[in-house]
Formats: sequence, structure tokens, C-alpha cells
Amino acid sequence: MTEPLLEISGLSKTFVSGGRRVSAVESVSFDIRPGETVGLVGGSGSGKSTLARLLLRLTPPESGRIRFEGKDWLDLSGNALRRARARLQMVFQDPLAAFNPRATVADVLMDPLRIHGTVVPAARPKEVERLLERVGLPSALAERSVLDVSGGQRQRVAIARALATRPALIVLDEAVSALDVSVRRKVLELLVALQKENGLAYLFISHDLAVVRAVSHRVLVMDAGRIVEAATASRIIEDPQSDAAKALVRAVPKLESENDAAT
Ligand SMILES: Nc1ncnc2c1ncn2[C@@H]1O[C@H](COP(=O)(O)OP(=O)(O)OP(=O)(O)O)[C@@H](O)[C@H]1O
Repeated sequence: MTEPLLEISGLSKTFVSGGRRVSAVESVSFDIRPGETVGLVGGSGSGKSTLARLLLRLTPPESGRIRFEGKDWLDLSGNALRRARARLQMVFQDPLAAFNPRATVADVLMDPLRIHGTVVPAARPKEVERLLERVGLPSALAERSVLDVSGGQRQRVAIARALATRPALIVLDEAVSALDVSVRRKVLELLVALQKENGLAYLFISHDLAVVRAVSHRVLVMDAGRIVEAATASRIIEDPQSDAAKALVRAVPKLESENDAAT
């Protein structure tokens, strides 16, 4: 069996706010294999974004281990960390929050190429064109301001930026949640196609089980900081065990009728 790409064990994070302790992530353990999409679903406040932030090392855990591509991810620093970061990228719900609002699409894509030295400077404009093409955008978009493209195009630019450093894993945190149904479906199709081409793995985080079902090989259900259920999306939809999964399944028929309305 293939070695896991990412191995998380016993990961915990507590916040203290207003004198109250909140166990945002509690003893979370799971693996992701190369080329696999793991869906992470849960209601508001269940700990999904905190888990993503721990994974990206945007916040340190209290305890637990993360191994990524065979290395102790939490121990890496300096150049080794920079090299490893290229392999683990993230796409957020609102790419504008992560982009410089004065940037052009080309600037957004040039940044990671420069920071990670992915291609030599002379080859960067061509690489920008290639990245745009891979996410289904015309090369003419390169000179446009990031403020001047549609929400769907902007999310494709965010995916292209993540791809720029040739990652093995992309964490997508509510990455299609702000898009309308037909644009969302096209972006999901793009993610699946890119995975087939490149053997990418995804951690696909969403509050929406219907969206997670469309892309995930396996789904983890999170509730109050813990993983309370793990199975295929179809199994969870047909036979949810936990209260959290039951609540997420109840929300699915409504979304399916929205999808029908859009077709
Ligand atoms: N910086 C922080 N300080 C204090 N508490 C926090 C902080 N970040 C998250 N929390 C708390 O941790 C818990 C988990 O939050 P988190 O944002 O990870 O959940 P989520 O599943 O991503 O929710 P949502 O889908 O609403 O974003 C919540 O109770 C939240 O209030």
C-alpha cells in the first residue's frame, strides 16, 4: 500500500477567550494518501478552519504530530520549510483577502514562482500563461487587475497560484462556498481534472456535504473539535451515525434541489 502523504496524529489546539477554554481541535488523527481527496465536513465552529491553520503552520498546536512527505512537518524551519511549503498549498474561500488588491493576475502568479524559484526569471511569463491555461483561463486575463475578474475566475487564479509551486497536497478551505451553483460545479470539475492529470491530493473542507460528496474519496465528519465519523460520502449520506453527520445530511436535499434548479 502507498505510504501516506500526510499523517496527522493526536493533534490538539485550545483557545482561551473571555476566560473560557475552547477545544477547537481535539486529538485529531487521519492520513491522506497521494492522489486522494479527503473531505472534511462539519457545522460552524466544529474546528475545520483551525485544523487547516494548524496544517499550514499558521498557528501552532498544543500537541500532536504532522508528517508530510515523510518529514516531521512541525520541526521544519528555514530553507527546508520553504521547500516543503511549496508542496503543501492552500486555497481559501475569499482569494481577494489573500491577494494584494493592486495586483494583476500575472503578479499573483509570479509571486510564488519568484519566492520558490520554481522556474528561471526568463521563463516566468510563459509559466504564467501555462498556469492560466491549466485552470481554463485565457492568457489575456494576465494583465487584468484581480479586482476586475469574476468570482469564479478569481478562484481559478487562486488554484493556479497554488499549482505554481507544484504541490503534492492542496488544502481547500470552503474554496467553492462563495460561488454560485453553476460556477461552483465547473470549479469542482476543474479540481477533479487537475487531480487526474497530476496525482494531486486534496483536503477539501466544507460545511456542505453535497459539495464534498462531488469530489471526495473519503469523508471525515468533525464536531466540537473531534473527528466523529469517517467513511465514504455515500455511506455517510445513506447511513449517518453521528448527530453531526445526521444534521449535515438533513441539509443535503435542499442543496440537491438548488442544483436541479440550476440545470
Ligand atoms: N483565534 C481564536 N480565538 C478564540 N477562539 C477561536 C479562535 N479561532 C477559533 N476559535 C474557536 O474555535 C472553535 C472552532 O472554530 P473554527 O473556526 O475552527 O471552526 P469552523 O468549523 O471552521 O467554523 P466555520 O465553518 O464557522 O468557520 C470555535 O468555537 C471558535 O469560536
